Amino acid sequence: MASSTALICETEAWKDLKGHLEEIKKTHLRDLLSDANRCQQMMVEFDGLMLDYSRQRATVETMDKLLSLAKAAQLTEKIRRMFKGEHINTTEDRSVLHVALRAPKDAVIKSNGENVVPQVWGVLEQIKIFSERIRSGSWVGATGKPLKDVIVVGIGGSFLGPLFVHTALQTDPEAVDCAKGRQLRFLANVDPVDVARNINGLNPETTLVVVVSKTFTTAETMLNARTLRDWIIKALGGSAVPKHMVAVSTNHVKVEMFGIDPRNAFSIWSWVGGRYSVCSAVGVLPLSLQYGFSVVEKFLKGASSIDQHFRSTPFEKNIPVLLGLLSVWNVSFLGHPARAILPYSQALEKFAPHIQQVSMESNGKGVSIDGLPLPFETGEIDFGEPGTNGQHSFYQLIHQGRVIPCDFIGTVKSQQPVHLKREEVSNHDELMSNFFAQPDALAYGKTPEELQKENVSENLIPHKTFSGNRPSLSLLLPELSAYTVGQLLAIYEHRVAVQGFVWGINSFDQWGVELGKVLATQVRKQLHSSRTQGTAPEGFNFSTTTLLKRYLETNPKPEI
Ligand SMILES: O=P(O)(O)OC[C@H]1O[C@H](O)[C@H](O)[C@@H](O)[C@@H]1O
Repeated sequence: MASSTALICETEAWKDLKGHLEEIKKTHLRDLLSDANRCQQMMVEFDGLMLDYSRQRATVETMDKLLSLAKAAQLTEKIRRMFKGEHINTTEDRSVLHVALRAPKDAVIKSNGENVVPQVWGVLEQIKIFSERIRSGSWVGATGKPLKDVIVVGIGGSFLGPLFVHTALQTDPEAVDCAKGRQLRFLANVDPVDVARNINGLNPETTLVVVVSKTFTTAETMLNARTLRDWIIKALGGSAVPKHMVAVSTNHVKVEMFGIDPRNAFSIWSWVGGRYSVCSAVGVLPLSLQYGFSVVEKFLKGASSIDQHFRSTPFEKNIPVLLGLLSVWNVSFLGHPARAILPYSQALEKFAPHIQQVSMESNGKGVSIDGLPLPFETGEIDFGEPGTNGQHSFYQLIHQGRVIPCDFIGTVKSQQPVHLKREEVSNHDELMSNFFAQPDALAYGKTPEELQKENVSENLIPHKTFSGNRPSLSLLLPELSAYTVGQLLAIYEHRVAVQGFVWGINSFDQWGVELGKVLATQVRKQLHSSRTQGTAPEGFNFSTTTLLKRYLETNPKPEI
């Protein structure tokens, strides 16, 4: 329902920035970077992290105007309302309290008048006890063997975050030590290929299946869960299911109906959005099974540290706020629709896919929180790959084609230092040389005059010219550990929220994913009736009917 609340683009602060844009367009990063005073003001340190945003196409004046925009958007008030548990997800009438998932035990965070922190810690305790039983071998499977392998079945927010954190910890020396002899796999896609890959080489006797679904209704997850249940029953009999399957969900009734012992159901709550759920049992249970609860606790502490910083630091030094405002600047004023997330860390290879969901499912909206059509676009296209791999793939476009603001993420120390004596630099130094060089290559570019001085032939000068003036920011972490992974996660979660708060949208619903699900249900019904009754596809347009006919004609009825 529309209300009379003004859209952010109607405020003086927004209009002022539009005017200021003309000034910024006249500048080049080459010149902006020569002002050490400006650059110094664009560096922020907190709890071991260092953010350098001096390569953004912004001046100190731009930052002042963005802070005025934050004021016009009532950002302080919106952040306060989130932490207070108010129902800021208005279309679903819910609080948004992922910050409660990593709050200290004595914190008080209320949803609907009730302090949720004791519930959170109750489930954390349950996970601690359960994961220790599994890891120590005191909990055994149906044939008396310890369960050393875990398959997590889940999709979207019940998959991407835990996979990102698992991938980041897999090579962390402390975590590696704790994971000896154990395997953690993720089954997300309903594609039978993903099922086959997941069970390949695993023995049901030593496997625990964790079904993760907030709703316990997601079609892909439930089908994959049934498939793995059959896999267990076929090998070990029906009575093995409660010993080999547990669940994470809000819906304990459905969990029990599925055949999972309700005592082995780990709760999440309606106030945790799927894509913000990695700090709930969704991530904490699988990660504790693999690495032990004490490692995962450090991850939660890292996230909590950023929550405190986000909640209490003045905006001019507040990392998620600055990042969010700069993203609004890049998208809505400079007109850059994409953002590249480029970790110079192979262990962060699943970070961009996770942030893709956090950001694109949150901020890809067409109306304001009050239901008014937006005359500007929100959200951005997030993508990324670890450096240096990406350099040999899509960086060409970023250097000489489209302008795509880049996030460079690096670590001072490597998880796995490799240094062969005969090499001049270690692998990590080599990696980080690129982390330091790329932002300057993007910012400065290379002029025709410089090329002439290098005696480049005239015909190649246009091809070898780099316009430069391409924005990026650098985030330097001391190391990649459970703690800093938690920090990184929370920084991006809050950055996305800041963007949504400023744009005036609801970043916490996802109605856009529903229509496709409804249409798939119609197709599913049609496939079923065609298979069982031989009916021809009907009720679809010419295109879909033709494709369905081809599929049915050439894909024989599967053996059940
Ligand atoms: O956890 P589940 O209820 O199974 O939901 C899994 C996912 O599916 C939905 O379609 C949403 O787009 C995601 O936000 C959600 O994380």
